[in-house]
Amino acid sequence: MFLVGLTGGIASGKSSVLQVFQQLGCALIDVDVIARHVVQPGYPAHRRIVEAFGTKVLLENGDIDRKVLGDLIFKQPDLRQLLNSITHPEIRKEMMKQTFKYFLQGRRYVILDIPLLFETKKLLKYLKHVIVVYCNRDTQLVRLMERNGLSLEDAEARIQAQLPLKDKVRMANHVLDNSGRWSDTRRQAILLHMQLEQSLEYLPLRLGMLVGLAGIASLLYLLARCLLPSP
Ligand SMILES: CC(C)(COP(=O)(O)OP(=O)(O)OC[C@H]1O[C@@H](n2cnc3c(N)ncnc32)[C@H](O)[C@@H]1O)[C@@H](O)C(=O)NCCC(=O)NCCS
Ligand SMILES: Nc1ncnc2c1ncn2[C@@H]1O[C@H](COP(=O)(O)OP(=O)(O)OP(=O)(O)O)[C@@H](O)[C@H]1O
Repeated sequence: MFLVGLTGGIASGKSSVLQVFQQLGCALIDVDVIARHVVQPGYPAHRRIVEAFGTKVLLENGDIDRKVLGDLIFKQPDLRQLLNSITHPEIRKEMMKQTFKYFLQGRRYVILDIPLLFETKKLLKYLKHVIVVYCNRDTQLVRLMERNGLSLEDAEARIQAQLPLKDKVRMANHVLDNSGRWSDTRRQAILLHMQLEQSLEYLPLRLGMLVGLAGIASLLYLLARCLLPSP
């Protein structure tokens, strides 16, 4: 199995592209979904967020008020850093669990949607390919304001909280340009899937595992022959 990172900028179209890969039957890990999961009441990250930010970031039912927390962290880099230090280790643990599950299922490749892949850099070394979903800045701004109902100032603060999308494009192996019509982006994603499907990069790990298992089985056989009395 090999791992493919999917990243981009806020509202550049990562989730929309991920849906295409899902329809094509790919194995997927969505870090935004995991990030929502690990901050639910009862989870360690939830307790630590309340300790760090106070009860003002809670809704009446005890859930995290994402609007309030977002307004805080997207405007204040030190608070963003604090939130990241609480949530990112929990997110990585869950990502590893899900990746292992797909490995056991014998998947050829897994796509991990990691919005802050280049900002944190921690997972880059495990990825064979990195896809960046790009769209030009004006389009990104309009889509973000429309989707989240944000003012121009708030939308710009969210974009500023990440590395410039143009820099991410330079670090990518594959770029999907989502500045135009959705049908164009969809076509690009399907072509890329075909390319990844045909890749034989999953073979070294699978062969390594087979050789390892054969080695363990031979050892056990030899041990059994030495330890058990012969008939
Ligand atoms: C700040 C929170 C509460 C805002 O929630 P909200 O529902 O408004 O946004 P959502 O979670 O859907 O994220 C939307 C996008 O915001 C961007 N984003 C989220 N967190 C961050 C961050 N810490 N720094 C920069 N960009 C971020 C990403 O592009 C993400 O795809 C939430 O994003 C959060 O808990 N963030 C910390 C966890 C994290 O780092 N998530 C990003 C994945 S690594
Ligand atoms: N080609 C397109 N044409 C028009 N609208 C689009 C296109 N691609 C995405 N959108 C819209 O833009 C918005 C952002 O897309 P999407 O949610 O996929 O981005 P994202 O990168 O996953 O965002 P986030 O970083 O916040 O998780 C959504 O409302 C989506 O419907």
